[in-house]
Amino acid sequence: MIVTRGLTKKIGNKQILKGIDLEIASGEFVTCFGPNGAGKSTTLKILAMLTKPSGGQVLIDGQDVRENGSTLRRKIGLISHHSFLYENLTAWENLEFYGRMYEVPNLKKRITQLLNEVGLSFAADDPVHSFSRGMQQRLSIARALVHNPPILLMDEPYTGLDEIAKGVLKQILSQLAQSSHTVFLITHDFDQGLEQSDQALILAGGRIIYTCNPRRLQREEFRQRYLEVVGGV
Ligand SMILES: Nc1ncnc2c1ncn2[C@@H]1O[C@H](COP(=O)(O)OP(=O)(O)OP(=O)(O)O)[C@@H](O)[C@H]1O
Repeated sequence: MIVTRGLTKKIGNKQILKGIDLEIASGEFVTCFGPNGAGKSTTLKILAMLTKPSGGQVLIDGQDVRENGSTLRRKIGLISHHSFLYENLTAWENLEFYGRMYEVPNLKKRITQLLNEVGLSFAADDPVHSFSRGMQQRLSIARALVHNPPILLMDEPYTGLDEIAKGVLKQILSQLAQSSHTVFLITHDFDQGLEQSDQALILAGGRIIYTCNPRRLQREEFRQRYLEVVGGV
């Protein structure tokens, strides 16, 4: 579903990504770990088509992102550090805006269901600028899911969420994983990241330096491997 070959990114004189080869099958849940500044968010921004690669190839659902950006964007739901919410619109209006953009059928029903799922029904008619950070993050999750995209790209989605909301997101992710959505998750949290994933990557210094199937590895073993490989970069 997601393939990168020799993906590079240079900003100014700095070589951020140094040749990323990634293969994520349809329905696979992949978690990406790595130290600060490793290039994780840059990789995700390229997959989300928010920034262009300097070299290499990115295929989503078999199509090159350089040629099919507008079609491919519809297949992606993105949760990142940027909320992509309109501050002066209410929660409902934000979801309505994105839902209309993606021509979501039965939109009213979908918005009601999503606001309910993320626990924001009570604030449906409140403007986003009055929301706490965690409420904005809850709404960002609903926004990313409004068009039921087959691919979810998430950059530290648990940030700012309270314990209840973390549980809600975990539940949503496990439903998505079971309903054959493809997920690429960036996190620093081993417990959250390893629990649901089929493949775990460690990215450091602009390269993937380790991959494993976390189901075959104990949490503590992974932590040890992380310290070994990241310490060596
Ligand atoms: N717009 C930019 N201009 C210059 N340098 C940038 C830009 N965006 C990212 N970088 C640099 O690229 C490197 C990788 O950044 P990136 O945000 O991808 O790291 P990350 O692995 O997501 O880190 P973190 O875990 O801290 O979020 C960093 O050294 C960063 O300073």
